[in-house]
Amino acid sequence: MMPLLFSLDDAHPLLSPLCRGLHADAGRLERRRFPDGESYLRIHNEVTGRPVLVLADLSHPDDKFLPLSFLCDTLKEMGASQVGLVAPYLCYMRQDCRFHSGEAVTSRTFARLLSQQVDWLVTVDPHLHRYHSLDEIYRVPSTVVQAAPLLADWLGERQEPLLLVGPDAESEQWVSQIAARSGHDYVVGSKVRSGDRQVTVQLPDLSAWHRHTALIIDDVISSGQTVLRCLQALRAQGLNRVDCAAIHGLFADRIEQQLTDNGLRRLITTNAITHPSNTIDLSPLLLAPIRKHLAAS
Ligand SMILES: O=P(O)(O)OC[C@H]1O[C@@H](O)[C@H](O)[C@@H]1O
Repeated sequence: MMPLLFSLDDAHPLLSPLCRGLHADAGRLERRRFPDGESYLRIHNEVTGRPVLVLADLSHPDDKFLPLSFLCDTLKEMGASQVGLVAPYLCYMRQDCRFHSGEAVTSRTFARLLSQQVDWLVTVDPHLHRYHSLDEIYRVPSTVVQAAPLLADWLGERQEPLLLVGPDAESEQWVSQIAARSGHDYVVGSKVRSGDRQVTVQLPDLSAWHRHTALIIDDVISSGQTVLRCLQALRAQGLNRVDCAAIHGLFADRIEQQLTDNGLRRLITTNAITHPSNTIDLSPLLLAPIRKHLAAS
């Protein structure tokens, strides 16, 4: 039976390519808010016995999680044969530890809550730092898609000598993969974060690459401070041609103009989260794992 694909965001750039690639019908969803702010949601499709996919942008998740839960729960109540979640950006992965007593380890709690709503999960480069696999916290089958090959192929089209720069030790997993596939050199800096927006980045001596264009690579741009400090550190060493590629662009603080003012030439993101910088389409990577889960459930 053809799958149905729902999204809480009709404008998500992955919606059409996934529908086309999976031969899925787009689900018809009616949504509004009651005057008191509660959600009204109505599904206008017959879902009994049908496999259903939900595409969810989980950036800024606190307002989105409840409607998503209502949708998934209703689909199951109405008899969908399976409800799979495609969340290109998986939120609540960065608080992966109780750094101070009493802190909520929100990655674990969120994983428990989401695991109750869906039968499987496909996501792209979740922030696996202290966790090695989503299976440590998620209780449903999941597939992690890596965007590195797409980023590396995109880099392969560029002629100029590039130095790939990971701002911190966590970024090495992405930058090293992209460097190996694209053949460019890479370095990794060291970052100290003393607050949500207080970040310092130190880079090794880059004099061997002073003629190169630097490309900062990171998994997620949230406040943008990591990229900003890395950009400033590069320019302080005389590397004046600096671009940045990130998998997930949250841009929580709308820092784009500040990055440009500090000399960033080009900003590139995948279409996991809608943003004018979206350059790399993730849909070719998502189709195979989605088909695999659809067939297995
Ligand atoms: O500095 P902002 O943009 O706030 O946060 C993003 C950074 O924080 C890390 O967890 C990410 O891997 C990335 O390096």
